[in-house]
Amino acid sequence: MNSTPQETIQVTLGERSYPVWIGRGLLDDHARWQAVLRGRHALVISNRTVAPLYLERVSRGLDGLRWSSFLLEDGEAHKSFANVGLALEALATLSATRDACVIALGGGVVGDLAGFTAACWMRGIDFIQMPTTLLSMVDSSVGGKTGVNLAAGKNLVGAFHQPRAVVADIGTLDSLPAREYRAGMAEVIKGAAIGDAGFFAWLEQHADALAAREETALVQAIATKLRYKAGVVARDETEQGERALLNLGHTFGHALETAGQYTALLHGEGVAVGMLLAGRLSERLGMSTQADTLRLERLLKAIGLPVGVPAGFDPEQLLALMRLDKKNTAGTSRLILWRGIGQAQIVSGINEAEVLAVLREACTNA
Ligand SMILES: NC(=O)c1ccc[n+]([C@@H]2O[C@H](COP(=O)([O-])OP(=O)(O)OC[C@H]3O[C@@H](n4cnc5c(N)ncnc54)[C@H](O)[C@@H]3O)[C@@H](O)[C@H]2O)c1
Ligand SMILES: O=C(O)C(=O)C[C@@H](O)[C@H](O)[C@H](O)COP(=O)(O)O
Ligand SMILES: [Zn+2]
Repeated sequence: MNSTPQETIQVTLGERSYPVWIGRGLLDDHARWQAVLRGRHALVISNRTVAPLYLERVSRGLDGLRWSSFLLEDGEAHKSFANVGLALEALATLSATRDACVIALGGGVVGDLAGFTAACWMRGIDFIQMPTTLLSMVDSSVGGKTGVNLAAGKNLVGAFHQPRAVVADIGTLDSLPAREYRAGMAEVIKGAAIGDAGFFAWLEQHADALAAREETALVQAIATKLRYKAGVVARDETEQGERALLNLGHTFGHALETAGQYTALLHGEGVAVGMLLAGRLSERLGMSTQADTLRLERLLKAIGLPVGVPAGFDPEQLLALMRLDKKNTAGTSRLILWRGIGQAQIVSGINEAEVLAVLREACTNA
């Protein structure tokens, strides 16, 4: 009989180093994650979809603590400043002291907001990530980027605040809708597309197994992506340089998500389409070949991800949203492009007309 594979990945950041545990049943492995809790208070932040499924299992590990839960409505639109205020009020109601812990139980929306709440309370308390989507397991729970959206754009407010541990119970993926699972695969493919051509080829070979959620392949994909991300984060925690590469597809993708009012495209879907647009722009600028873009498109399609901008998007509006990207400075716009599979690159000072041309073509073909 095949046993479920387990993996531990260490994020190495000096005294802020932490483990990422990946395996089935980890929510119930209380002894493992209780060891991280230092104080007597805990606030579990989750949402109205995830809490009924998994909160009770987590709460059994909180016996003896003063704890409560704060539940968001479901959806990206609720990753808001207003909800951070309410979560902080929940900590106040709990009389949470500086050694309190926030537990983020859910996908990336919950994790980003909960992490930012933890960063704000008393100028920073512990938090544990318990990701329950594929996307949050392979990306958002690791690396310490926390924050919320404004009407003007995605993730415009936030802080770098690392979790104390990441508990990725892959059993929670059993209840994850297929579309959300596919969206998570976009961030796996992104890691390979940025910096690991061998992993990209492995993903091509295992696309069917991954689309079918075959567990051994899945754990290998999660762990490989996370090892890559952990390495980048360890070298450049606050995105002074190399870490910006992890934004491949995101300048286009965030603009698509925002313009679509967070309903047209999921984050991972925006990243999938955004990576292809970045590939096309790279081609236009003579940096890469069409063969590479087509290889990326084939892999995204094999997983069932969208590869085109949906109908109804306005290229000029997308360009305006892209100008507010956090990678830009007063004088320079920066985008992540590539020289081919596994060779992403930070590129500054791109002529806007070239970006607009790519957007116009994509919106015309919608
Ligand atoms: N901080 C980072 O480094 C980072 C990285 C990538 C993405 N993000 C952010 O993460 C967010 C996207 O995360 P996401 O894709 O997890 O979206 P999400 O948090 O909205 O979750 C997706 C959907 O799945 C539901 N869900 C979650 N777990 C479930 C489960 N086990 N069973 C059934 N349903 C479940 C949620 O309720 C939601 O409806 C975006 O806000 C994005 O900006 C952050
Ligand atoms: O960890 C990072 O660094 C990333 O860029 C990961 C991205 O997948 C993620 O979507 C992140 O939230 C984007 O951050 P932002 O700085 O572009 O808001
Ligand atoms: Zn992302």
